[in-house]
Amino acid sequence: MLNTVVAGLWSRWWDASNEREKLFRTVLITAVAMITIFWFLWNNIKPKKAVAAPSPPGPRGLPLVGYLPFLGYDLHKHSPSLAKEIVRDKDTIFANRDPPISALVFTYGGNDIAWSSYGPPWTKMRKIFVREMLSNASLDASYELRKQEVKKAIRDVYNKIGSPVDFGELAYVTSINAVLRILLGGGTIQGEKWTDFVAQLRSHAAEMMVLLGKPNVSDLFPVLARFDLQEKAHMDEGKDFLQILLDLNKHEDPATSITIEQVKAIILDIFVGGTDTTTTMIEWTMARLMQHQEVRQKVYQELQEVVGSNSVVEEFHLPKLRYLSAVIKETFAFASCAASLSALVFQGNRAWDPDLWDNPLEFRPERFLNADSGSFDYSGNNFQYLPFGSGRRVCAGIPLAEKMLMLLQASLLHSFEWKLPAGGVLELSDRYGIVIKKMEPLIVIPSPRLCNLELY
Ligand code: HEM
Repeated sequence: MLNTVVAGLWSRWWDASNEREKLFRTVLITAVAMITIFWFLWNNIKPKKAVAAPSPPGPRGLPLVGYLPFLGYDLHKHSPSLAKEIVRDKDTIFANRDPPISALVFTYGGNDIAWSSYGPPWTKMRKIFVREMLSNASLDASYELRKQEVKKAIRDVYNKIGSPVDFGELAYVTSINAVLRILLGGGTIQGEKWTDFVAQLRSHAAEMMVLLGKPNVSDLFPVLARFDLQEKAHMDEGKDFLQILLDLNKHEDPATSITIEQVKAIILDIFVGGTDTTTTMIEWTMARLMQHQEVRQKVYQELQEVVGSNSVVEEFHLPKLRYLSAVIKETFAFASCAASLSALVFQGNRAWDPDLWDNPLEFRPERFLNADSGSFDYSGNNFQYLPFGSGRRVCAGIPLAEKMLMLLQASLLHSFEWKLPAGGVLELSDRYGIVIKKMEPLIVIPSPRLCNLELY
């Protein structure tokens, strides 16, 4: 189950399909071979210097590539114990970050929460984030704003009844609107300008997630970083959406203790880390529901019992929607969507763990309703189930993520029936990145479910 990204990256890189990558790989292998020979000769010819301090115990690595070729492919078989070692026993070591070049470029040199190393600036930013923005009190206070955005999404869908809807885009626009309203206390740009801005933001964020998960040869071979072989350092040019957000922030109360740098970094984490993950999960969950009609029927049945057809979904309903919550957990367990940045490990596909999961290929939310399923929460204490990471660097946005996931998913299901377009095939392949997205967007057609049209 738990897989090291390093091993995954290595094999993907090795299987490079395009001509440019193949040429690049050949050049690189030749260069590594030449440097290895040079290194060998150098070590045997040059006069010996003073004896260096002994290295920590471990196998001997090769020059430049170190232990990379020996990592093997079966690390995931040790996954829960390996995860425990990384995020619990050696937490303070792995709480540090060694950001890849792309992350450094995107985060102004690793100045955000997710990529900054374990130390006072990270502690301060994380505290501000969790205490000021995501405390129970502020989440309760911002509920009305979230609700309005979800209501707006329902109205938009109602105007598209019978037409194809890109479900991921719908979820993205809604969650970005909700997050921005939470951040800015209600005021947002309206109209076309806003629609354009959100579309740009989505494509930048998606690109960023792919780049963050992509192997950069300079990360594997730091000596090559100065040549910027994959030109990542230039990809940030012309990106000005953060500037727009900072302009919006100018009118905020200056009494806050958050500096402009911190505001910038935190906003980036929320936009890129928060909305993309949430949206991706909502889209995957809906895709699974489209795949399993019997599960979908059970969700509708629960919504009918808990919410009924004369009301809209409210946050107080959410703890009672246990089956829907189990569906989301099962979707996470089936294939987790987000990587943990601690040593770049992530919980991959459950099919890799036949020993840990009973019938891993079966989509069965009921497994999260059993008496012994209590430990499968999002806190990261059960090393078999880490969709939000674990330890000190566990996702800082869990309370908001949980609310948004449930509220939006429940509302869109409660208000509409969804079906695939005529002749449409449900595509479930994924696209690699630090967030594992659907390769093809999920296109579905809504029809109204509620009799009381005033609820739309
Ligand atoms: C479905 C939704 C989400 C998933 C699956 C998810 C998953 C993750 C994961 C796996 C990590 C890395 C943990 C590690 O390195 O061990 C993380 C970190 C983080 N997430 Fe989330 N996340 C989600 C939503 C959110 C939201 C809504 C926010 C903000 C409002 C957020 C903010 C953060 C931040 C700031 C970090 C960095 C924490 C640190 O390094 O101290 N996430 N998330």
